[in-house]
Amino acid sequence: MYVRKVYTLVFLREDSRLLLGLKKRGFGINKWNGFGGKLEPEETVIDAAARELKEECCINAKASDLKHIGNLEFTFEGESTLMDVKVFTSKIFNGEPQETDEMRPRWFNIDALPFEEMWPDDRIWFPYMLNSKLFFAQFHYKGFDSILKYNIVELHSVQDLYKNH
Ligand SMILES: Nc1[nH]c(=O)nc2c1ncn2[C@H]1C[C@H](O)[C@@H](COP(=O)(O)OP(=O)(O)OP(=O)(O)O)O1
Repeated sequence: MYVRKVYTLVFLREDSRLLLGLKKRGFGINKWNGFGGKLEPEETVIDAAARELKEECCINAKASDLKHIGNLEFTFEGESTLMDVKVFTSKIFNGEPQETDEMRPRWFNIDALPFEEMWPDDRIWFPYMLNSKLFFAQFHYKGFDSILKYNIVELHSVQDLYKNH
């Protein structure tokens, strides 16, 4: 049995650009990723997503403007934790991204994303996100660099995002 821990992950889109942040500390340090983290006690997933976005790059987005587009599950060989990552996107937000203690934000053209400096799984599930497909994916890692096995499926309705477990 795994111990499930929920995380949020938010990507902002503006025309053909995607906002990523270079993680400056903690889990995934030195990788480009969306903005997110753990839930606070009593917090809903969507409120946590909006809060983490604000904390990590100073952008305000209404929780209701964040679209839940996918679920990612990560397990690690020899470990009992399952990271349950809820992925959101939004085209509606306020403010200019600012660097914080945790993240250095930068806009990337979606044709020139820095996959070499991202989580290896991102190459697999980003095409779903970039093509506006809902998805569920599971990745089993050895360490943090090597994917031993994975599974990804397209979902056909938002309700399916809540049926996986
Ligand atoms: N394999 C992976 N691929 C990916 O694209 N995003 C991942 C990932 N594994 C984790 N993430 C995301 C989920 C979440 O947004 C973030 C990790 O959360 P946190 O920043 O909260 O972690 P930390 O341990 O640094 O937390 P704090 O110590 O509370 O700052 O990385």
